Amino acid sequence: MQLLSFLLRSSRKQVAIAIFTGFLSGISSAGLIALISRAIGAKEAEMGTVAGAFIGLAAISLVTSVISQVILIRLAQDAVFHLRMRLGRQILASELNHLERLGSAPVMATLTEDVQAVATAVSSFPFLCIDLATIVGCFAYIGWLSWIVFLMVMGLFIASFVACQWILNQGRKRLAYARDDQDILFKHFRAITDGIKELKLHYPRRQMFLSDDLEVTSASFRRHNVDALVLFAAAASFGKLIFFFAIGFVLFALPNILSVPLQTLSGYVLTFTYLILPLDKIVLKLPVLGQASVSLDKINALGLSLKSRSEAIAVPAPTHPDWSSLELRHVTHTYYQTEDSNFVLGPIDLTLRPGEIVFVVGGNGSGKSTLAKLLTGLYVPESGAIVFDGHPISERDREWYRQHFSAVFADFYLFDRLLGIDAPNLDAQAHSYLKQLHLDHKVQIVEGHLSTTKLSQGQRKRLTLLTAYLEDRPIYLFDEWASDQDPVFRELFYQEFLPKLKHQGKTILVISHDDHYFQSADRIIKLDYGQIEYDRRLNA
Ligand SMILES: Nc1ncnc2c1ncn2[C@@H]1O[C@H](COP(=O)(O)OP(=O)(O)OP(=O)(O)O)[C@@H](O)[C@H]1O
Repeated sequence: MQLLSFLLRSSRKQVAIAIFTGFLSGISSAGLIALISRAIGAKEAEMGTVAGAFIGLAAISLVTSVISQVILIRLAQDAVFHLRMRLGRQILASELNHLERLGSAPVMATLTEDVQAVATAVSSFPFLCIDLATIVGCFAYIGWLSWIVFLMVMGLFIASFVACQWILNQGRKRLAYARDDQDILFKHFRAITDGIKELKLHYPRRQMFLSDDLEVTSASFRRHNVDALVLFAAAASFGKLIFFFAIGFVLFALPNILSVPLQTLSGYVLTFTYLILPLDKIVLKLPVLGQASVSLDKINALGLSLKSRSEAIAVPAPTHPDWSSLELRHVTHTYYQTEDSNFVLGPIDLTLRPGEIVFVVGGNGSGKSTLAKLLTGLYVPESGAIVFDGHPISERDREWYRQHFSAVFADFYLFDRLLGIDAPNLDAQAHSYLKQLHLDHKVQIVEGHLSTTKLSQGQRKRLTLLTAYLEDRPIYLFDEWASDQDPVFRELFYQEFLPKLKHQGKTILVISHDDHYFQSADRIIKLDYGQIEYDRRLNA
């Protein structure tokens, strides 16, 4: 049902057409059974008409089945495409703080496993529809032969369906537990890929990780999956048992209760025998459908969670390159963990002006990066306000405000192409910066694509500087940029690049532990336990 409403969201009209044609196909197939049954006892004179009807029904069944399947195949793939895009957009629109709290493992698990589970189920949906329609058609034929038999058989099927539903729900519960294990598994997989060096270097750590983490979660995942599949198999066997009971009942008991002509009896048996195939196919799909339903729950839960902390996204208006002041007024931010370990930054009051180099310094964990995320508009202030050129930044213009910054964070990500940079002669400009950054012998840029990003950490960081230059924004932020540069480049960064940017009228915020270069700053803001210890001007 969930899968159907998921498809209905794509296009109600097309789903209606597909289901209608699908049912037409199924009913035609059932009609073929009725004709075969009729042909068995038909007189020779009737055979021509029966053969004509057979050809007509076969053609209808085939054509409607093809139409239904083509529509549903397209719809199903469209729905999965839109699901992927919607999730991507929702994640990008959600507040950074919220995403950090969710963690990357559950988000990755949903983007990969859940979307794939839905895609698999949705691909089988067209065939499922035809099978269901065939079953409905066969029941209609049974009803046409005798409504008493129809009611008896229906009663039997409804009773077994209710019983099966209980078993299926139990199976679905186990699948949901397995899906929860999968979130933890994804966290372990991240530990394998990101912590491969640490795991390889330390045998006891690796063994402990394998036995205590990966094995325990994998075993739990296996147990829940086995339980679920066994329950699905039990439901399927129970369903088949009822089905065979129905055939037996019609064949052996019915003639004793009602007087049934032999031809009608053979019609029942033929119909039931024909029903085995679609029923079998549906039963085989039950675990896939159960999985998809659990995955859709996860996708919806993630979607709701993302939506609850979604930012207003609109095409940002042109930026203010000639800004004159940026103020933080009593701005605070809290990382909520446990009561004792909550970290509170602020209240912070400070004003930035164009063309100044501001160093933000302080010990580890004093709140420098948090302040940077607040200043750049990545975190929404818990209280207080950011006032840009006298205009308080609200929800509506946060996206616009962010476009004034070019930032290189300590945990930066390097794209392998110059995304979203629309400069004239981009390649030539990029090449000239590559030369200044002493990277022209390592990297080429052709049509905005970097020839490689497989470089040393320091070199990769230099490439982020190239992107920052090309972005040409009014305010720059470098979070411990120079920490992994060699002494020559460190000198170049503080003594040449920063003054050059300042000369262009840029404001530069530098988070730094390099006290050796503090004299390059116009102003130093020192943080201590989330508070400004001092905000001092130099070179005045
Ligand atoms: N995503 C997060 N969730 C919860 N707490 C966090 C998060 N990021 C940082 N913190 C906590 O907030 C405090 C400030 O962290 P922040 O990264 O701003 O410090 P920092 O001054 O930049 O440190 P460093 O010099 O080590 O980079 C720390 O106590 C840290 O544990």
